[in-house]
Amino acid sequence: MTTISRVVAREIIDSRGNPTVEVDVELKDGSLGRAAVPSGASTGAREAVELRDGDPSRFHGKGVRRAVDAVNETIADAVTGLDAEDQATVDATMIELDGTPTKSRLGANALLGVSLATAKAAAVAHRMPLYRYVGGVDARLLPVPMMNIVNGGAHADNPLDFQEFMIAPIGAATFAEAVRMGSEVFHTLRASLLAAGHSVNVGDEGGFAPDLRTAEEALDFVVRAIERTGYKPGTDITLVMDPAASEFHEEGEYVYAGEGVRRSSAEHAAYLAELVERYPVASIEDPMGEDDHEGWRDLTARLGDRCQLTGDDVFCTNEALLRAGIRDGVANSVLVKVNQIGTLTETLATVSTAHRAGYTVVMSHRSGETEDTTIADLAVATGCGQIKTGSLSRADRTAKYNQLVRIEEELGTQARYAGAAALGLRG
Ligand SMILES: C=C(OP(=O)(O)O)C(=O)O
Ligand SMILES: [Mg+2]
Repeated sequence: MTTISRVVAREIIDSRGNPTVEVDVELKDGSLGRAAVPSGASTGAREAVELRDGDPSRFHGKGVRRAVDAVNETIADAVTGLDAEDQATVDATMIELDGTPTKSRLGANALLGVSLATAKAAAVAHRMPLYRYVGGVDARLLPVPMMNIVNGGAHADNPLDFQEFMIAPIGAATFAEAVRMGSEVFHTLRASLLAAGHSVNVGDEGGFAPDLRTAEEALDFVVRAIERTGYKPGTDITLVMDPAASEFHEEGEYVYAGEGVRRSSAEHAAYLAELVERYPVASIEDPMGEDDHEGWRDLTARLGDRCQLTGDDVFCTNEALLRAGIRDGVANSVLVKVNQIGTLTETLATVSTAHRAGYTVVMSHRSGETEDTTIADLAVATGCGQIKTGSLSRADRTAKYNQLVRIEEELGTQARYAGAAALGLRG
């Protein structure tokens, strides 16, 4: 019944207007699974390869016809006839067919589309929501949303060196309440920025991209917006940052171009520690560059008991890289982006490895997204308790929040909101 009978890929458009892959997987019983593939801008060097048609140095705006062809002409034949319920075999078949360590022949974008669409088709065949099919009977934990309300770095054209300033409503009673709290703060922040003469244009992930120069200026605006909305910073709503430090880690130094200063690895770490002292920052993602292992280890030893330190570029959702990090005392949390690794099976393996080691897990979007909401379901399926999926102002981001609102409603009295404990904080 759950035998794969048809696989079709097409080129669609993502939230930045760039081409991306969408895949339909159809089963013998007529069940249809459809998945669209996201795309990053501040990508980790060790991510699985996103296949683009043209010159890779100019890849945004380039087509994904080669990846679409890889699905339609190569992968489709290999997975047709397999059982969609046997996700591990479907994914292993594609990995073997590709035959490279980074999925560079067929493209991680090709593999991921098929992998996720397969799981979605199997869920439809079982008349189950995706979170239940993947997560089983215990899939009922709604994640704390990390909402990106100020954009900088590679996601905006303003001088802010850090890429993301987020709010996480840890004190909400439900996910729906968390979304409402976040949107209230978002609107207060908009009014405060306007009143201060700033632009309220938004960046790639829908957060405001004002002409601010330092992290302190951004954090001050966010803290004041939380207070003015009537919430307590640190208790009701905590702060989260993604400096995306690999982007400005150059030849051993952290080059803050917007602020106009350079910091050594130790100075950069001391600066982050100072921000954690001065502001209610409960989590920092990519505080250090992906190649600054010593810096990562030192910062984890220094701040790891007080602050969630989440590895994005440094782990690339790759189980082997994560294992090495766990061994070396790098980070205490991992960001999970399905397209960094390219299959659902490998994504779930990374989540399990993290959980077994006591690392927290944050399910994440990419800066280039579509209306696909798979990661919302995966956040519940894995019980990871945290999701970062942008601001409250773009349909590609709100689609995920709205899907989680629906899941919470569907779960009814079974639903639990992850709250402060998800970030390793006491509630
Ligand atoms: C979501 C992020 O951005 P991108 O998708 O550009 O890597 C990130 O760095 O966490
Ligand atoms: Mg990141």
